[in-house]
Amino acid sequence: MYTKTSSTKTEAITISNVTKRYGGKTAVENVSFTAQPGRVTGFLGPNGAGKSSTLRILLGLDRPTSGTALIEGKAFVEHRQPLRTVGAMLDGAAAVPERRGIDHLKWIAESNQIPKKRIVEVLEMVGLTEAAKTRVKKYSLGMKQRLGLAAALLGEPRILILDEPVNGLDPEGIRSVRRLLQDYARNGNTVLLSSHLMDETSKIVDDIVIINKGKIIDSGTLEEVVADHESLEEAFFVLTGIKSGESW
Ligand SMILES: Nc1ncnc2c1ncn2[C@@H]1O[C@H](COP(=O)(O)OP(=O)(O)OP(=O)(O)O)[C@@H](O)[C@H]1O
Repeated sequence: MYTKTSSTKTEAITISNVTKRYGGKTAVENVSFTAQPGRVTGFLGPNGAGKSSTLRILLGLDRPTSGTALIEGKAFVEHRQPLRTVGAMLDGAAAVPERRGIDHLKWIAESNQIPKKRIVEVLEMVGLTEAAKTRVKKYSLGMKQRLGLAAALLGEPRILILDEPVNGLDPEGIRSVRRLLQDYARNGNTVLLSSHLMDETSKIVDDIVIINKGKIIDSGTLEEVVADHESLEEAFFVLTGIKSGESW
């Protein structure tokens, strides 16, 4: 079963009973889910639902109040070559504005013993070859997202963790990212992405975990979650009790 966390085999990503409190505020409560190789998993919920908090814990940037978040059975910090195992893009993880896109990638590649030829490959993969020498401050939001994705792909990681990767992308950009992420997963890798954009994300993902107000409210394959609804967005509104048109 998709949400089962007691499985004996090592999952790519296993979040077990994670709770995170900031002072008196509970950001996530008893969150458990897994993400599997060969599949794109969407971690979906409205703004403030607890997506970033969960991903930050998974990437060792924050400590859970309780519970565990493991990558191939180990905490992120326990991996010897984390960039080769996990590529990550967190929302707002911006490059230095004065730097050229290509120099941002060179800096990451050099500090992680990644060969230079990989920079050319990832620029091509995200469609930034022509804009590689442009300074990041001149990039649109969509181009910054592509640069973040290129950085995440540098180490040819088995696992990609992306916070809001389709934010700021136009329909063509979303389509290319969809192809890229689906191909990446089809090659046996694991892709976990968060988003608050239900319809855009439903075109990319195989599996879905929905979080609302810090709690998982549904999970399964896209077909299972959408079953009996017109769309993922509609399923989400029904599950959360939020009315369509109500502000998130
Ligand atoms: N460092 C922090 N200190 C206090 N509260 C925090 C902190 N980080 C997050 N929170 C709170 O925890 C809750 C979950 O936030 P989180 O950023 O994880 O949600 P999210 O689903 O990623 O939303 P968004 O898409 O808006 O980033 C929110 O109510 C937020 O205000």
